[in-house]
Order: sequence, then structure tokens, then C-alpha cells
Amino acid sequence: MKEESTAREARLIDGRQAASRLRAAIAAEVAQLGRDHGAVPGLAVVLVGADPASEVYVRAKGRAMREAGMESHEHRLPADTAQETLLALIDRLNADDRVHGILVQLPLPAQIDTQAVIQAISPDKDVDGFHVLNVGRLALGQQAFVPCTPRGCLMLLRQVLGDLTGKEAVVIGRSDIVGKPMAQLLLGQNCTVTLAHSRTRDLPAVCRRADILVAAVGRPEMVRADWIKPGATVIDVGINRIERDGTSRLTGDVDFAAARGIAGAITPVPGGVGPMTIACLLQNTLDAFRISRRRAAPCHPSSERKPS
Ligand SMILES: Nc1nc(=O)c2c([nH]1)NC[C@@H]1CN(c3ccc(C(=O)N[C@@H](CCC(=O)O)C(=O)O)cc3)C=[N+]21
Repeated sequence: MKEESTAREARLIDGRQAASRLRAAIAAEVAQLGRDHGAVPGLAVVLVGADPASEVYVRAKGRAMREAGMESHEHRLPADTAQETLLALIDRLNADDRVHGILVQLPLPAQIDTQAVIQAISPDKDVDGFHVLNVGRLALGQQAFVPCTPRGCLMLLRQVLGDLTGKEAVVIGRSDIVGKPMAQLLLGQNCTVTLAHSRTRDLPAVCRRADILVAAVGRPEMVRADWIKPGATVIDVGINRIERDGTSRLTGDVDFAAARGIAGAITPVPGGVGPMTIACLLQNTLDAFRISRRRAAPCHPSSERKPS
């Protein structure tokens, strides 16, 4: 009996394993860059205030950077930091040659205009992909920094499904950070994309169409098993800390235990999308480093005299 039920269980999409493979490949490239050019990619992470969850993420990012052989420049500012102080720091980081990527940890305290801060980051150092120029480039299908979470989700989807052409994809959640860029990426992969949200009529029925279901709403276990088309690939972006029986634990936006019996493949929380987000931050920082070196190179290499 036991074997019969496990045979129908969805394949687990191991984000930790995929992330560690990606991080190892990045580390190898970073080591090669060091040997060839004596240069090290660097990321500046700015944390305003002392939100405990943000502290955890910032520490994890710093550790991952160092493990890949890159530099992490961490800037911690008090919660009551004035907007102009933060903007002055961004200006300095924009001009700093050792800093190839800049990440300002969100959310920011209420006195700070988040959009003004994001738009002050040089688009060439915008490893979060939140600057209007990168958002626009992504929408046009041009080379762009892509936000780390949706980039990681797409890598997992490609790993499980290969070519995504023609698939029905439903993304739940229309945030600028996950939902909207995820929809753009899936469109770029020739999916038929539905971007659903809190005002969508009959959300369960919309979800049941999905070959690919991406849940990014931030509501614990909102997606029930009967919202899932049998065999669908389910990507759970939610990271919700909930209290149950006096202990705190993480849960996604999907009722994982029930969904496992219906989906074809599913990401766990933790150990799914989260680790890929950090690995993609390293990838974006490496990409930013390469862009900066291309800028520094002569504009017309062909005009350079070749040794005869
Ligand atoms: N400018 C900015 N860029 C971000 O990319 C950004 C941000 N602000 N603010 C907060 C969110 C959240 N985020 C996560 C990164 C890693 C995990 C992660 O590694 N999660 C582990 C578990 C971590 C735990 O145990 O708490 C997992 O899912 O397995 C989760 C969430 C990046 N964010």
C-alpha cells in the first residue's frame, strides 16, 4: 500500500541542490577570473534597520558571496536613517570600482521613498533588476538584469520541463519583485501566461488550467490541492513564518502535503525557490562584473594595433 501511494507523489524539485551546483559553477568562474585578471567581483548590500528576517537574508547572502570567492561589502544603517543619507551612500557605491552590484535590502523604513532609492542605483549595478531601465529591457526582451527570485524559478522550470513553449502558465501575485517579472520571463519562453491576483474571478478554476503554476502571494497554504491540474509543475515562492503548536515554522503559499498527491513536480519550502534566489544574486553579480569589464575595455578593439 505504501509503495502505491509514494508512486503517485510529485517529484520534489530540490532547490538547494540546484543552487549549490550553480554556486559551484560561479565559484569556478570567479577563480578563473582571478587567475586571468587578478580581479574580484564585489557586491554591496545595504541594510537599513534591524528587521530580524532581513538580518538572516543579508547574512546568508554575505556567506554565499564569500564562499564563491567574491567580495561582500555590507553597509548597516540605523532604522531612522534619512533618505538623503541613503542616497549619498548609493552615489558612493555607484562610483566605487570595487562594487559591481548594489542590493538595498527591502522593505525599507517608512520615511524612505523606496522607488527614489532603487532608481538612484546605476542600472549597470542593479543586480536586483528593479531599476526602470532593467524592467523595460526585460519587457522588450532585451539583455537585462532579471530579479533574482523569478530568474531562479525559471531555472528550476527549465531543469524540470526543458522547453516551455506552448505551456499554460499561471502566476498568482502581481508584485513588481516576483509576479510581473515572472510573467515576462514565461512569456519570453513562449508560454501562454495568465497573471492572476486578489481580484481574479474564480482563482481555483484559473489555476486548474495551469501546466505551470507559480504561487507568489504571501498567504500561507492558500493554494489547495483541488486548484492543481494533475501532473502540473508547481513553484512555491511563498515564505511564510507561521506559529503552530507553540513553535514557529516556514510554510509556502501552497498546501504542500496535499499538493504532492496531485502535482507532477513541486518545490518545497524551505529548500526550493529561496536558495535559488541567493544563487541568482551571485550570478547577477558575476554578470555585472563582466559588464563593467566590457565598459572598461577599449571601445573599438579592432582599431587596436595587433602585434605583427
Ligand atoms: N532587495 C532585495 N532583494 C531580494 O532578493 C530580497 C529582498 N530585498 N528582501 C527580502 C526578499 C526575500 N529573499 C529571500 C532570499 C533567500 C531566501 C532563502 O534562502 N530561504 C531559505 C530559508 C531561509 C530561512 O530559513 O528563513 C529557503 O527557502 O530554503 C528567502 C528569501 C530575498 N529578498
